[in-house]
Amino acid sequence: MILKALSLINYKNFETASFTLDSKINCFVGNNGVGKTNVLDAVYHLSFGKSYFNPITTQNINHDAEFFVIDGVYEKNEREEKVIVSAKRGQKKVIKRNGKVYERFSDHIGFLPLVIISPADRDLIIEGSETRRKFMDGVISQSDKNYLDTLIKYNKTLSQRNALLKYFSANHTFNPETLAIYNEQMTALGTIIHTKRKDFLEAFTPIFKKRYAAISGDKEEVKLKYKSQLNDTPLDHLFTENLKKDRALQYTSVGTHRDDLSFKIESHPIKKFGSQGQQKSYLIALKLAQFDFIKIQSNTTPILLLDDIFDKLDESRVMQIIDLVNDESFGQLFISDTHADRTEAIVKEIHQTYKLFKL
Ligand SMILES: Nc1ncnc2c1ncn2[C@@H]1O[C@H](COP(=O)(O)OP(=O)(O)OP(=O)(O)O)[C@@H](O)[C@H]1O
Repeated sequence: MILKALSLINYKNFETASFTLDSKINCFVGNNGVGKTNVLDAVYHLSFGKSYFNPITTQNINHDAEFFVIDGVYEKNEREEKVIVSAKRGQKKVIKRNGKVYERFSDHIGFLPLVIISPADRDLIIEGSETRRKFMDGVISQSDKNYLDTLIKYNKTLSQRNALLKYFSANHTFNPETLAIYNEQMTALGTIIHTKRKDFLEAFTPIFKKRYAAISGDKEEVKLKYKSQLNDTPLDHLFTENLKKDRALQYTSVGTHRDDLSFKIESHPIKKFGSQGQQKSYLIALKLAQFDFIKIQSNTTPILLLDDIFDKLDESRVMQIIDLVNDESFGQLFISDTHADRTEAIVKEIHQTYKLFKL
C-alpha cells in the first residue's frame, strides 16, 4: 500500500499544499516550525481520523480558517483509494473513502495501516497508564475490527455505570438491580478486551524482544508485561468485592480501563532505571515491533513515519534503524528532518528511490 498524492487545505500552518509522493521514501526538510511534522501528522490523520500530536480537532484547523481538508490518494491491492478527512469549526469531522462518508470512524481504522516513530513516543514511558493502554489498543484495533467496537461499547457502559454511582450518592439511594445490569454488560465486554489484550501481548512480546536485541546488540534483557486486575480475578467478582469502594468513590475502580503495561529492563522499571539511550531503544523496538505485528496480522505493509528522529537519536541508533528499513519488508517511508544534507546522506544509504521536499 502506498500514498501516491497528498493535498492539504488549511491544515495547521498550511493554507494549501500538494505533494506527489515517491513510492518508497519521502523526506520533508526545513527549518524549525515550517510544518514538517504537520505533513507527517496529516498522513497519520488519513489513517486514524485524528492527529497523533493534537487530539483536539479544531486546533488542527489553520488559525485563520474555518475548515481543513486532507486529501490522500492511495494505491492498495492494485486499486486506487481516495481518502478525505475534513473538519469544519462547530461541525463533526468527516472521513470519506472514494466519496462515501463513513458512518462510524471505527470502520476506517486498520484500512490504511501506519506506524509513527516520534520523540513524542517518550510519553509511553513517562506518562500514566492511559497512554500505554492507547498504544495497546491502537495496535490491536488496526488488525481486529471487533476489538475497537468492543472497546467503544465498554467505555460507554463504564460512563453510564459511573453516572449511576454518582446518582446513587447524590440522591442517597441505591438500586442493586440497575447496577447489576451494567456489571453484567461490563463483565462481558471487559472479559473480551482482557482476553484480546492478553493474546496480543503473548504474540507481541517475542517480536518486541527480537527488535530490542537487534537495536541494542543483545546487551540487556527487556520485559513487557500486561498488568490487569482481571489477570487473577474475573470482573464480576471484582465488582462484588469493590462495591463499597466504588460507591464511596462514585466511580468504577476496577476493570480493563485500569490495565497497564509494565516496561522493564534487567527486571527494573525502565522509567526509573533505564538510561536515556536504553529508553530510546526500548521505544523504537516497541514501534518496530508494532510495525511487524500489524504487517503480519493485516497482511499489509504499514506506512512508516519517522518524525524528527535524526535530530534526537545518536548516529548509531539512526544507522540501526536505517539498516532495519534497508530491507524489502519495509514499505513507504516518510521522514522529517531539519537538515537536508544529513537526511540526503542517510537516505542514500537506503538503496531505494526517494524524494526530498524542501518546506
Ligand atoms: N492550527 C494551526 N494554525 C496555524 N499554525 C499552526 C496550527 N497548529 C500548529 N501550527 C504551527 O505549525 C508549526 C509547527 O509545525 P511542525 O511541528 O510541523 O514544525 P516542524 O517543521 O516539524 O518543526 P521542528 O523542526 O521544530 O520539529 C508551528 O509554527 C505552529 O505554530
